[in-house]
Amino acid sequence: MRTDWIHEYTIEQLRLRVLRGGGGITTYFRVLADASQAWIVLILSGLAVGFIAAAIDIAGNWLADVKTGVCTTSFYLNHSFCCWGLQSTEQCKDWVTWGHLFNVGPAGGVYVVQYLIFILFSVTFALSACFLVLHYAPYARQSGIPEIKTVLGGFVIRRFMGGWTLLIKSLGLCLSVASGLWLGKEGPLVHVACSCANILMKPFHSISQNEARKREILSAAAAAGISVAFGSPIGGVLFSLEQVSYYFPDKTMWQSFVCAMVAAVTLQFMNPFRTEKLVMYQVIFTRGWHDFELIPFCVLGIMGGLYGGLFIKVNIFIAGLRRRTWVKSFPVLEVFVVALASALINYPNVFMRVQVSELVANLFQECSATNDDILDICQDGKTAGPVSLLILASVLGMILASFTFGLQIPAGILLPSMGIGALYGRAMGMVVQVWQRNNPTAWMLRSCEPDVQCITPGVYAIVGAASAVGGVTRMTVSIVVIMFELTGALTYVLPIMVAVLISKWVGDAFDRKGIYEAWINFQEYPFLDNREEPVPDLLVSQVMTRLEDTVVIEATGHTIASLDDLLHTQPYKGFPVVADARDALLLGYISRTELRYAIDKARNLPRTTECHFGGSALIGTVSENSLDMRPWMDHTPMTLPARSSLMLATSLFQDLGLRYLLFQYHGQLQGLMTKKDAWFILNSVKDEKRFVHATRDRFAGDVNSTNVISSS
Ligand SMILES: Nc1ncnc2c1ncn2[C@@H]1O[C@H](COP(=O)(O)OP(=O)(O)OP(=O)(O)O)[C@@H](O)[C@H]1O
Repeated sequence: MRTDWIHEYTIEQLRLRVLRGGGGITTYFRVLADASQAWIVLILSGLAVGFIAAAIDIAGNWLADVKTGVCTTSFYLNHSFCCWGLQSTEQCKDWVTWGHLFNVGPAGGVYVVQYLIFILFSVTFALSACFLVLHYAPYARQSGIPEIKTVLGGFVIRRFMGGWTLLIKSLGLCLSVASGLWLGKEGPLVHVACSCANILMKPFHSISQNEARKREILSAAAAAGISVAFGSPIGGVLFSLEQVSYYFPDKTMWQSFVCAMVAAVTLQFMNPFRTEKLVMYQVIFTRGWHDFELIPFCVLGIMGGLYGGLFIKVNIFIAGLRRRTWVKSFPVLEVFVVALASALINYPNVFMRVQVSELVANLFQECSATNDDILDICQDGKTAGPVSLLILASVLGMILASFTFGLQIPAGILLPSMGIGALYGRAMGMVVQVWQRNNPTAWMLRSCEPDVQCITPGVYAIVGAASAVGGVTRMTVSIVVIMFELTGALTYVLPIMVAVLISKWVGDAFDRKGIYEAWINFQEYPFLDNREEPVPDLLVSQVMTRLEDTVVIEATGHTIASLDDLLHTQPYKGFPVVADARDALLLGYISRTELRYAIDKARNLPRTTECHFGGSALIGTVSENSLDMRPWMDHTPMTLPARSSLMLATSLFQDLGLRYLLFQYHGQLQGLMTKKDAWFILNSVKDEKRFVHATRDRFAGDVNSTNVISSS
């Protein structure tokens, strides 16, 4: 089912007009109460998202640390809380690794036990997440952003944002994040946030029953998701605008801002890391950057674009393979194999053993006496080893992430991309640092002061991370702002902007679609992208459902029984109303829902009661006892001449969010077209490289997932 924005907003206008009619103090309070409903939902959603994000952080971190050891004083504490207050140089006696707990003797034995227990926990967590998803809420799988984009684009996916999905997604996220697979919780938090809003708006019928208003709230909730994911409320608003929302009026901007802010404040209040930071990888830099560094930053941008373009191709190729082969029937086995392989590969490499969030946090850090160097990347004179390990980790991370994104577990791609970018970025930073130290007198380095640290590899990690996320998602402004909010330094905005821009250009050279659009395409969701490539040069008359194939309703001559029959025999979402079938003079359009409602409302009348749909031609022909259907009709449906271009029709679908268009010539109906028709036509042209003048029936067999996006 699709949303007709114009129609929904018209209904809303009518509702408001009725509400405001009457005057007096009670009306005033009624209007006030009505207006505050949306804000109540937004604030409650923000609070809920903040709480859930904090709970996922706490539970996920504890589970992740359980892979390596246990806190002997209080088993429910993670490593950092168990060793709270100790300096990095002091030994934490309360935290005992499994190898030492089982007292297996020599160091080699400890390593093997640690390794085996790490694998055991990783695989168990991943399998548990997969089990939850498969058995309780299939929609909780993956990131959910492609589906949210489709929903916000005007389609309905039932049960996608229900209570079970929310619960399973939240529990599954704790487990999948803890499993150490190359995935993140950031994208899925957008789904969590939208589910919260969707559940909280249920008691407010004026919102939940109006598809357009519902989408405004969901757009705002999406901003709250990113706000808590990256500790970046403004980035969240921009993410919603740039990536997920289809319509983003000023009102939604303001609502998103409030929702994102409440969520961030709640998370800050919960303080899940006890560090006053909203997210683990929030950093503060003390140094600036130098002009000559723009060259390596540009190179990082190119690398981000290459990574993004390649990642999308490989990931979609693997997804296609999964769909075409026997693997599709064994999702649990697939998760088992990927989790096992990830754990086996992750443990020996220190950069991969830690959680991706911890990895990113450490790679972003400046080297200083106060910062822990758990990854061993701040040792002077030790560069070749860490740099090779960093590069190896980024390549392996990319391979593992491309297998992981698409598994039947809750999994996002934003953080792994950040991790991969931070890995190659830090490697590049360390190389530039060594070069600068070895050539202090070089002309390019004249802005570096002698004996003062000139290069900050952490900045390269940040620029690398931004470029990788840009390459994968093709977002621009929101990434820059998210990174800016993460580092809190305006100084780095320029390098990040340059890298993100270049990475988008390079990525676009592969394909203009980001990872989410690629998945929408892969899943064949009926999403009409308003940034889509040019529409084929066709006339609507070549592709519309023609008058002779259209089921129309004549203004007179119907009874309640015949209309009921029509609804039972015809599956369409609506019917054009014409004066009479012969000259097809268009009078309006009645949707299936409204027709059903009108008939149900008249159930006390005899079934032989005449129904009329108006028109001046009828004056004098309508009997007194007949049922007037005019109030349920749309008297001014959007129409175009049948000789209009397909491009014009498509842009009306995209820009106005229409569900259907009628085509007429001098007031006579010629045919119709729905938004889904437009999507089918555009996709048939794109995928088959030729236009197939096909009706939807020809494609119906190929399109699996559109069945999921159900018709009501
Ligand atoms: N009254 C009608 N008579 C004949 N064909 C119609 C009529 N209304 C729509 N169609 C055509 O039938 C197909 C289904 O249209 P419908 O209005 O049921 O919804 P839709 O949004 O296109 O898709 P879906 O039913 O899959 O959700 C489209 O190809 C459309 O052009």
